[in-house]
Amino acid sequence: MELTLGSGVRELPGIGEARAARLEKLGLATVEDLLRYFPRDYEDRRKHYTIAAAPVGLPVCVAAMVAEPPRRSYVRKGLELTKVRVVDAHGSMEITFFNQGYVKNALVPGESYIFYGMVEGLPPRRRMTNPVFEPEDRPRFTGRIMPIYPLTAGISNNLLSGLTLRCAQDCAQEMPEILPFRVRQEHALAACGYSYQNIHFPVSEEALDLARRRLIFEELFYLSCGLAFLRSRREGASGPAFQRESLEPFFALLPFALTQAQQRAIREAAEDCASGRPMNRLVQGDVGSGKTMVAAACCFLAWKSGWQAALMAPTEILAEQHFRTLSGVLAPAGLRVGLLTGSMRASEKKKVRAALAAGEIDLLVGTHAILSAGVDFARLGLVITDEQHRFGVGQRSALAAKGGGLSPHVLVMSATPIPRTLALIIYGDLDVSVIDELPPGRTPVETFLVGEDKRARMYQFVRRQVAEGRQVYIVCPAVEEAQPSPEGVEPPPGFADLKAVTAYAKDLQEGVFPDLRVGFVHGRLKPREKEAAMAAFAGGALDVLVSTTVIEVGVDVPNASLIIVENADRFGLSQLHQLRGRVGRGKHQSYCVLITSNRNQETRARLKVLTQTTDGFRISEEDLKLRGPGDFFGKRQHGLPQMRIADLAGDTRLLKEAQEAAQALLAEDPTLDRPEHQPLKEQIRRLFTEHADIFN
Ligand SMILES: Nc1ncnc2c1ncn2[C@@H]1O[C@H](COP(=O)(O)OP(=O)(O)OP(=O)(O)O)[C@@H](O)[C@H]1O
Repeated sequence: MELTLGSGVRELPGIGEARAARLEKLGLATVEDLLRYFPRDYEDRRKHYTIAAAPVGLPVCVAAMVAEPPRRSYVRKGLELTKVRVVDAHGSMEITFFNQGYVKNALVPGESYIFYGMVEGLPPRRRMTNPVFEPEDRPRFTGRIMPIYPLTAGISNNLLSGLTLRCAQDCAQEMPEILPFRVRQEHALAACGYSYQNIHFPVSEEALDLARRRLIFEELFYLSCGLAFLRSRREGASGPAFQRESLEPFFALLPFALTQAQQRAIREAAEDCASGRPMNRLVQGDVGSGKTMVAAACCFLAWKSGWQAALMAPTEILAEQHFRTLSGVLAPAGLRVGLLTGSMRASEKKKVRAALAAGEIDLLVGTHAILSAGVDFARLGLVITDEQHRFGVGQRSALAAKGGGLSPHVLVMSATPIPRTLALIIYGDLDVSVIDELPPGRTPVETFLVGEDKRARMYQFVRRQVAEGRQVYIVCPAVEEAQPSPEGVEPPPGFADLKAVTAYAKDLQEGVFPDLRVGFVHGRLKPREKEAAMAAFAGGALDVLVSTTVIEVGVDVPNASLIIVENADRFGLSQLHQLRGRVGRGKHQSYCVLITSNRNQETRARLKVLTQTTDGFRISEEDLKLRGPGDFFGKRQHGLPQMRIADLAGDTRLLKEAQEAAQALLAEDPTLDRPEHQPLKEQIRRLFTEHADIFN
């Protein structure tokens, strides 16, 4: 049957219902999906040797004839061997297959095959184990550069390569060429069909390079064009124009002098707010760098110009904390600060809402529910949020409705410091301010990586800190002892050892620290219980707080001087850095102990980075190198299209080139309305699905 790009995978040979369902799991429903499913790596299977000449220890292809019927033997339950002797003009070789019984019938004596594998032993005792093989006269998977795909259970690389080979042969040339001819020419990019052919089955290394370059460029080019549209649309919108106020009265409210970096970020935001266009700015700073004060300054400016401000925190705990901090700083100037959280009594909420609508609250702090229906602002001019809750375009119009038609200024606070170049892309439609300086007088947190053998000493250390009047966090990765794993999913090794918060807190209180005050908090507690525990800790009524990562972002208890992270290997570096940032926020020397029983060299090397630096930007760069940017932001990447082949952190040169190309093209055809640019415009619309009105 003739295949087209739209053909379903069921039309491919060997694909029944079961396999189709598995392919579906990889997002592969059609021929086009398969062509867009890129290999994660390649294996060079081009080198052919005779049995005698094959080098030892390198994977190579050897053409040989099966000399005798394969012999199958059962060694024990679960272990079965199939052995076969093969020969060529120069020698012979014994091949062993483990648990591949089908081989006995697949290899026919007297027939020649190509075996791809590692040759061991010297002539005349040459051996090979578990090679890939296929008939010599019909080679498909040997004698070429083979793609290696990301797989799922029940889908082998051979199966998938068989499918992509067929699709590439039949349909690669049909892939639509969307890149404008001029762009391809100016940037020396390979044609579309050629690239899809060679990304799967490259005829040479050079061909693979050309294909990769084009496909990566293409992806980054669409991204750049889309971002440019988002930006230009914002530049056309109007926002509340704040007056250009002196900030001196604000500075006078503070018990400390702001750092240069804080002042710079405030100036940048103030400039945006006075511009008449809606601000959309990201403030990123390392843990403890004092981002909250930038938020406070903006609220002050809004108030001075007669606008209301709203600050949304990711959790109730943080909302309460911000409420305390911000009213502490701003109330003395006359600003009326209100708090609205889900766990407040209905009557209290009603009062706050009424005051807000009457314009009697200048700054409302709460969780993101404060922007829900039923909460009406008299004159909303500024919204401060965190990166997880930043707004999509749709929500922006809801915001504008609350702002009386004008799009309020938006300030986004990020707790994850990432390299600026990357931030500009990932948060593409935001301007970025970086706070790259810590308030003076902070001593870096001393960090240790220890094994289980140091547990007793670590507990002694906890006692010493508490004896000195300090407080201690102990962070564990999971809530319940051993959760039943979801169907068919293997629990990760050592799962049962994961320190579970509730049980662990109880053990600590009863067995280890009967004389200390131990509390716990985790995400499954009721908000009221969570707050009670946090408030007890913040108020000094607890010595030790056992917790999950609910304390990760933003919690500020300056008296805490030690944080212990159990099963530290389960956390990403940036996350550990965030956790560590919960201590070292006051004047006391602080410590972070990462404990793990994992002896894997790589894991330990990764964790070691934390003992060597306290620079969040450096740590996030390491994290990026190790885990790629996808992990950072979850799968969503804030509504930006998912990258299939480009690596935002690694392909920076091509990214720059693609950005320049996008700028040049948009300078000529700013709305992409020329007929030859229609496919491009369509493509951008498809990729930026979450920004439905990208071209409005
Ligand atoms: N310029 C400054 N001088 C001295 N202390 C400061 C300064 N700016 C902020 N602080 C204090 O430093 C602590 C951390 O500030 P803040 O909570 O704003 O940090 P943050 O950047 O939000 O960090 P995190 O992301 O870790 O929550 C607070 O106790 C705050 O009062």
